[in-house]
Amino acid sequence: PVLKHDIELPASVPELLLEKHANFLLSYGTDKDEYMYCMTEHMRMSGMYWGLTALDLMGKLEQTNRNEVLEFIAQCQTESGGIAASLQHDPHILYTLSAVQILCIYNALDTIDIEKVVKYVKERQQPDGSFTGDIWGEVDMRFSFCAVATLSLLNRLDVIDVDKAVEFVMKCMNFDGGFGSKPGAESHAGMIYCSIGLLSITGNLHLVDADQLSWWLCERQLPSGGLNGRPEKLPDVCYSWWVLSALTILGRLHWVNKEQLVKFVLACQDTESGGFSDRPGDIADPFHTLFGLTALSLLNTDYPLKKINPTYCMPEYVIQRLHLKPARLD
Ligand SMILES: COc1ccc(S(=O)(=O)N2Cc3cc(C#N)ccc3N(Cc3cncn3C)C[C@H]2Cc2ccccc2)cc1
Ligand SMILES: [Zn+2]
Repeated sequence: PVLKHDIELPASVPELLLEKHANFLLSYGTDKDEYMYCMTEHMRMSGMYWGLTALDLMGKLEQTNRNEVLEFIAQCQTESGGIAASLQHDPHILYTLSAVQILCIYNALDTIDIEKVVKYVKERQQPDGSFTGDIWGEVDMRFSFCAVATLSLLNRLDVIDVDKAVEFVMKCMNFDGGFGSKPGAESHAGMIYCSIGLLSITGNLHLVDADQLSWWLCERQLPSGGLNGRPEKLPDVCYSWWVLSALTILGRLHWVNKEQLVKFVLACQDTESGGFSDRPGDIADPFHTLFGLTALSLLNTDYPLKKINPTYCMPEYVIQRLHLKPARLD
């Protein structure tokens, strides 16, 4: 049988339904006994980061309950200094980054004990330069990005061995120019974003072959206009982020077909509930809603969206307010 690796786009796609997306995010998971509220508890801090960043891009941050969010984050910081996804959960570097990102967007870093966060992240680094996600010891190159992004947002990169961190990331580079989660692991667009993001923050973009890597990234675009994360996979709107942000940092965003990709992204909107799903016709969620909007922001469409910073996946004005200048190739 012929394997289907792409989808058919509908003949016409809706315009950007900004108000519907804002309402979708503002009401998502508010009903405490609603199914999604319970199912997403294990990643609540990240879910809040996805929703708040998307709302800020749409200029709706003032419609959120800032004090309630800050109170929740303060309560999620644990004795270790690390921050958990939800109350009574264990701390993890993924949610520590999400919490710090939210606090930077709200300009409220004094909500938590910064010194203890810095100590928690520093303790994650291993002798080979890699990072564990929490005290249970799982190593993944995603956690290297989380550690470096978190510490750079706090202006405390001095506490880790940056050269060893970069050394580990480069061990994850494959012959196809891509990056995997560990040395020898298959190239994946999400891991390429994490490695290029870390190299952008630490000023080491000269270590990658920008042309070969950008070529692999552009190969992700399918006839439907959508992008997938690996060869032979279906397109998915969240890969728009992993691929476009890396291409932007590498200075080769113009290598993708912008018109076709914009059409694919608009087709992923749920015209009933609001929000974006991974592919046309699936259920919308905050994760894909953020990445649908960041794609339109990176692609310089005429829609009224704030600029997204490709390295931190945070609004550009926030990165400028922190006086951060992540490197990118021109
Ligand atoms: C299908 O139900 C799920 C499955 C997994 C997860 S997860 O492990 O927490 N996570 C985050 C995530 C959040 C949402 C939302 N809201 C939806 C999906 C999704 N995926 C799964 C996914 C995305 N594209 C296709 N797939 C199958 C990525 C995953 C891993 C990830 C975490 C952090 C940052 C980047 C990636 C959550 C829900
Ligand atoms: Zn996805």
